Parts: sequence; C-alpha cells; structure tokens
Amino acid sequence: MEELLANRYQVQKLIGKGSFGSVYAAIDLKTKKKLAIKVESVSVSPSPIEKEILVLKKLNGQEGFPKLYSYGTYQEHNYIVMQRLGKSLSQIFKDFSHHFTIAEVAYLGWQMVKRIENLHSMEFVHRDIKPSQFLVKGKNLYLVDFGSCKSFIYASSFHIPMTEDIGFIGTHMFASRNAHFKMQLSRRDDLESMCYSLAYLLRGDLPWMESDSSKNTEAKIGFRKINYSTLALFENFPEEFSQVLTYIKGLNFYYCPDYIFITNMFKNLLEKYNNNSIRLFKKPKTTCETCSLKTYKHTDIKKHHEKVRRNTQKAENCICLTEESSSLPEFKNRQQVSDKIEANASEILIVKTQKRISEIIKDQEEGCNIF
Ligand SMILES: Nc1ncnc2c1ncn2[C@@H]1O[C@H](COP(=O)(O)OP(=O)(O)OP(=O)(O)O)[C@@H](O)[C@H]1O
Repeated sequence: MEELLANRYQVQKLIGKGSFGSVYAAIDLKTKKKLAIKVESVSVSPSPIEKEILVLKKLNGQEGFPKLYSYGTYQEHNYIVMQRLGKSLSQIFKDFSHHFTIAEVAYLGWQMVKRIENLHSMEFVHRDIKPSQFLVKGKNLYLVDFGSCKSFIYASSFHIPMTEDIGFIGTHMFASRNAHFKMQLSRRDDLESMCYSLAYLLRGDLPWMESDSSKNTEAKIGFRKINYSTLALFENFPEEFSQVLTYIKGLNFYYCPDYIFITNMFKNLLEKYNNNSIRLFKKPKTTCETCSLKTYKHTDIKKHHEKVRRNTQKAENCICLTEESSSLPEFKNRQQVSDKIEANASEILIVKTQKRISEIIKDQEEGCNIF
C-alpha cells in the first residue's frame, strides 16, 4: 500500500482486516479530516467494494452510516475513502471483560434496530449482521461493511423470490437459520442475526459454538442452532429478548417486520433497568495485570507502562521518602511511594539484622563477653 493515495490521502496505519480487504487510517491533506480507507485487490470477483460503494452512495451519510468521500482504483486495488469511526462493539466488549449490563444490551438493541430499519428502507438487506459490524463514534452506533448487501426489491416494486441453494452468506456464529439452509435471505434474517448478536453480548458466548473448532462446521452449527430453543438462549435474562426473537422467527420471507414493536421492547427494557448506567461511550478504566497501579485510562497499554516506569523512577530517585513529602509535587500516587518506602525499610532492617548477627557470632568466636 502506497503512503499517498490519489495525491491527497496520506495513509497512516492498518486499523482492520476483513476477509476481502484491509482498512487503513488516513488523513485528507486538503481538509485535514481523519479518514478510513478500505482497499481490496481488483482480482476479487464479484467485488464487495463495488457493492459497498453502491450502498454507501444510496445511504448518503445518514446518521449511523459512514460518509463516503471518494472511491476509485489505484495500482491494482479498488478503494473507498470514508469517514473514520471508532472501535467496534466486539472490541469494546473485550475492553469490558466480556460483560455488558442488561441496560447496555437493550440500548444496543434499540440502536441496532434503527440502523437495520434504515438500511431496509433503502431496499437493501445486510446479510452479515454481527457485533463487529457496529462501530462507535461519539454517542452513536454506526453500521458498516456493505459488501454482502443485496437489494430485495427488483423492477422498482417486486420483492425478490424465495429461492434455495444460493450458498451460505454471512458468519457462522451469527447467521440466521435460513442462511445455514442456503436460502435466499430477506429482512427477517438481518433481525435474527441481530438477536444472536444481542444474546452473545448478554451471555458472553453462543451455545452452538464449541471450543473444539473442528466441531464448528457450517452444517453442525446450523443443526445446533435450529435445535436450540429461544427460551433457553435467553434464560436468566428479561423475557423481552426472547419475545423479540420469537416474533422474528415467526416472520414470513416477504413480510415487512414491525420495527416499532421491536424498538418498543428495547425501550421498555431501558426504562425498567437503569439507563443511566450505560458505559459504552466512555473510555473504560481497565485493571492492569502487570503493574501495581490498579486502573488506567490509556487505551494504549504501552503508554500506560511507560508512565508507570517514569513514576517509579521518580520514586527511586527521591531523597525525601515520606508519604507527606512536598518534594514530589509531580508524583501523584502517594500510596505507591509509601508502599515502596515500607518495602525498602524492611529490606534495610533485614540486612542490618543479618550484619549484627554475623558480628555477634564473630565476637563470640573471639571469646568476647556479650551483654
Ligand atoms: N469507517 C471505518 N472507520 C474505522 N474503522 C473501520 C471502518 N470501517 C471498517 N473499520 C475496521 O476495519 C475492520 C474490517 O472492516 P470491514 O468489516 O468493513 O472489512 P471486510 O473485509 O468487509 O470484513 P469481513 O468481510 O470480514 O466482514 C472492521 O472490523 C473495523 O474494525
């Protein structure tokens, strides 16, 4: 990948890799805007990027979808220049040690339905809904990756027919049951995958995934998914989640889902559970396992350790080692200083005692009296 694309976009670093392409952070030298550039080889056919351009153009930067700035072909690669967004839900879920509250998942459900409804209103089905396709920026959730999209309307007003044997489309873990049957997918399937994404964010796993990856073939996962009951999937969680999935599972291939019904279910849940406790859009404080500071705000652990190292050096070089010391204005963590003093003091005591004992033994050997 060249560092300067189309004489305007300065490519900075790789931020994500998908099955077909790579996504780079970049900067527009003209406007100074922070951008993301998705790149894929021209040899990929049919080209997911071409489909993505078509969908992004139609979405036209609506709330919750990345803005499209430019696209083209450059040195055997197709590329899209778009708005740069933040972390994906799967990355944030990891940052929160795979634990979201019910209010957080209900909030995400509410936002996800809005995005999916919006995409459907443009006559596209996404066909690969999963947590990593939702990116956060500011207080908004964005839906990305439109390479698997399909228009479900043809000749201006006809719904595509329900055909079979179209091949598997999507991601095994989150795909709808119809996807495992290789059936043509419609609006209901995006919503089914959304429910599996929410189940994953509530539970931290999905029951059809085995730890032994050889057991996770498309057919085996499909079989387990079909036989797993909706109630069992959301056992121990508010019934609204299973009610939504039961409703979606009952939808006809051609049917326009009742998005308001689904949205209201999540809104009700938000009212029941404390919706002030949503942490998703704040930077998490994480427990650091490798050093003495309990929490850190830096998302970059290297930066965090560098700071701890600098602070520790200051403590070691300090002359006045008392907790109240005013000679350490820049050293914020006084507790750490006092812990260090205690550790140093007991070490000195041990050395002194050992020295004294060896002196006593020496004196005894030389026949001195000890009082
Ligand atoms: N606009 C963006 N801003 C910031 N990061 C992005 C953006 N678009 C995508 N990414 C990051 O790049 C990763 C890969 O992007 P994307 O999913 O679009 O690629 P893909 O090749 O279509 O992936 P796959 O086929 O595996 O779903 C995403 O998970 C996300 O972390």
